[in-house]
Amino acid sequence: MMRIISSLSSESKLVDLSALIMSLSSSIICKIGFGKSYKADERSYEFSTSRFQGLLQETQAVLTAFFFSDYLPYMGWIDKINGASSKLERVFRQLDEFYQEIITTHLDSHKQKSEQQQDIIDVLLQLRKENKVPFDLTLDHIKAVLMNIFVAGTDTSAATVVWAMTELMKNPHVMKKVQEEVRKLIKDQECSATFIQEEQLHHLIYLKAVVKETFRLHPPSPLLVPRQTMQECTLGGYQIDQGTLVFINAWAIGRDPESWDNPETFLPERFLGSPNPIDYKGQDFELIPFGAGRRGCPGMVLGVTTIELALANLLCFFDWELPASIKKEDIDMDTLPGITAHKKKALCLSATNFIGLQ
Ligand code: HEM
Repeated sequence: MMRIISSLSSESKLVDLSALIMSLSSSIICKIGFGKSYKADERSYEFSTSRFQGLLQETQAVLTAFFFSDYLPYMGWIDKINGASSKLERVFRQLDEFYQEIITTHLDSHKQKSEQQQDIIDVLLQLRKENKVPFDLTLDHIKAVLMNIFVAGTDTSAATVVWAMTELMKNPHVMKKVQEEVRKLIKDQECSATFIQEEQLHHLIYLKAVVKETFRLHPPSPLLVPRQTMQECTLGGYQIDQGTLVFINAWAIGRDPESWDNPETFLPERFLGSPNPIDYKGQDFELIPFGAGRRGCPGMVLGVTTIELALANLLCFFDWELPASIKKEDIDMDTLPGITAHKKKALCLSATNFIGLQ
């Protein structure tokens, strides 16, 4: 990714950060999930994940589509007539074939892999073989785990990096401060032109505050994942029946003036200074981009590390500018409808090499 940006920068071409970051994120998930590394094509700067990305888009579309049977079960027959059910079944079949192919390839491969080389499918197949779980772990279970990881893990991180860069372009004083921090890290460690590594991220206190503030204003899953009540309860004076579908509005919680001063302002400093600043780990209910409790996000550490690493390196190695025709006040902040809140218009910026890449 960094080299592609560098070569676009030397040709004075705009960088489509939305596309580039999405490709990076799906490449990371593919590598972790089924051990495939996709190299970016330097010309088109697209990763060859097209089948995976196409399937993912279709899956997201059916997941967020309206089904009568979900809300008005007695009208579920309409889903059959308007084609919604058959589309759902087609996407399900395609995904099933996709996962089956990858699992079969893993089963057929007799290559010995070290622990470091193992991907998630290797680990799950090993658990299945050694009967290490207290139930019968079937291939369908493994496919369901893969499904969760791919749908939940791919574009949440990408959307956050794009929103963070968008807010930084709108708030140049924050951009300046965070760039000073990451560049000081490289300077202090006398390792210019090598990328910032995971082990160095704990030094980047202000960058971490920028990421938190981005989660507050732009939680990638604004309504988390729907829950169903297991028993009747009363909440805020309302009686809620057992089996009611509940949506939690993390987006509104992050902008609640009762919890946040100047809630609409992008102000990473709000997370600095106090001995116990609010965190997103599921203990402070004012900030819950990863949900909370038993069904909270298990990919939080991977997601945050991906975001921080991508941002730290983008900000360290390049200076960023808006295209000449756009002022910072005019940056489009609209969100695409869908399960993940992506920026509607792609973020296209011009990059200048600040430090040459080796
Ligand atoms: C910025 C990155 C991410 C955000 C903001 C995010 C957010 C969320 C949220 C809000 C939920 C629902 C939690 C709830 O309702 O309480 C969730 C669930 C989940 N996430 Fe993430 N996620 C991210 C990255 C990832 C990654 C990288 C993975 C895996 C590779 C992942 C895997 C999952 C899975 C498997 C679930 C379902 C858990 C369950 O149902 O028990 N997520 N995520």
